[in-house]
Amino acid sequence: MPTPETQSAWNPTSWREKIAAHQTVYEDREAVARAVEKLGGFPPLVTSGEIEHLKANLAEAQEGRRFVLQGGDCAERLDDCRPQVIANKLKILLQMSLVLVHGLRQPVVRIGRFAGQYAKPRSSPTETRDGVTLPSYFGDLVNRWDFDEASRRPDPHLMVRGYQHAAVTLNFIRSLIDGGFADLHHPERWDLSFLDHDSMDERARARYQAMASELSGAITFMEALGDKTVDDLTRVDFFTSHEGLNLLYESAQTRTVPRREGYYNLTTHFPWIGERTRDLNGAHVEYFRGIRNPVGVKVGPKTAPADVLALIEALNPTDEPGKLALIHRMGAKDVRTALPPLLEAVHKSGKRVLWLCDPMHGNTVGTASGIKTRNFDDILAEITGAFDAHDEAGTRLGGVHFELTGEDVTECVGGATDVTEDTLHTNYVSQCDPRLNYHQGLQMAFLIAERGRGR
Ligand SMILES: O=C[C@H](O)[C@H](O)COP(=O)(O)O
Ligand SMILES: C=C(OP(=O)(O)O)C(=O)O
Ligand SMILES: [Mn+2]
Repeated sequence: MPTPETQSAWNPTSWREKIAAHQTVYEDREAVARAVEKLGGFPPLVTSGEIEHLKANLAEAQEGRRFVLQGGDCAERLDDCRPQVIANKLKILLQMSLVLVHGLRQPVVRIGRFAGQYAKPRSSPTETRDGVTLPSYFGDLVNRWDFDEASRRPDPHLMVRGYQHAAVTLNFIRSLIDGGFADLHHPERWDLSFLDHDSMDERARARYQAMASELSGAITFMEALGDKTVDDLTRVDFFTSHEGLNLLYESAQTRTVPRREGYYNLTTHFPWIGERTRDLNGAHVEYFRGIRNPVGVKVGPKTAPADVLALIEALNPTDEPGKLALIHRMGAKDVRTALPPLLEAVHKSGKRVLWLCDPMHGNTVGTASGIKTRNFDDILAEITGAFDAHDEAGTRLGGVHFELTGEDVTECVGGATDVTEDTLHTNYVSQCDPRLNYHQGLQMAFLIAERGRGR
């Protein structure tokens, strides 16, 4: 656990004194210094006011008065900084959130995994194809996907390009939201064609259709009454998040702001620490403990209760509401055994945390032909297991965290549109982990809404 002396020595670059896992080794140190200087000089992507607003929303989610939906690509691509791709991603998240609003009867906090989700920790530092070994792909913030030496060489200028693309992405999201993106409020205009798929069970189809038309009717009714609740429930506050992996990038935009205390990471509202970099004595925890943003930490099935308590102490020593989210990602197989001890320990400690479930990262499997995929049923089973574990522990599942896209990709198997191992190759686009496609995302929202109803 950090000692009081190390606690007081924090500054935006004090992480440099610690061991930083999964950091890029660049050849050209001067180019790194130039990139970091450039990043530090840019205007921020988000404001401290928005960050505090999110923190207040997360505090309400912690108390059971909101539900969090966080989602987006595993690895966002610079090439996907295109209007249709961004609009589709926003659309699926907003549609899912409305299904959840309706099913759970509470406001949903929407957080995109985008406008900066460009850096990836990898299991192996290298990749070998046809006897050629090159550095792995570490996300567009670090190197490029193409399998040749020049593309895979880490390029510090990609940090600057990442930031610029994040700015363009966010700018477009802000204008879509300001402009109303009105169709979202009208489920009768959504693409619910997955309901007509042969594999869809007749009774489920009827339930979802009923839910969608109820939702549509409720919104129309409230709109007609000029009811303010409709604004509250459907008003689109939108927040961004990414894994705060590349500490050069994160700390370059970490600043004080006028009339507020402390430092803010102004590249995103809600950065999180990954499962691979949450070492208590490592550079990531050191960096994260000093910023005022709400922060997340992923916790996997091997996490000991004592580690979680120490992370809480390090990252939120004052027990500030809305400050810390623990994002459990246990896997469907382990969630019912690995999660309860953590829930019990934290519950007993009386500390405030927001519990989120990432049902993706514990459920990645390789097919016989070596493709990474995830099964829709495993993803759902992890969420159901998490709801049950929280109910039993007397804690609250405050939200969910997905890797998803608004495109019709074939990366995860299962769901009503029935992607199978044999059809995975049809439109497998992800450069890292497999994402739910549009239909799988929407169907998942209906299922969560049903499970969470009447909690
Ligand atoms: O997104 C999470 C990790 O970066 C990803 O699961 C690692 O994938 P890999 O095992 O293919 O490196
Ligand atoms: C790297 C990720 O997850 P985790 O840290 O949980 O493995 C991720 O969210 O893409
Ligand atoms: Mn991932």
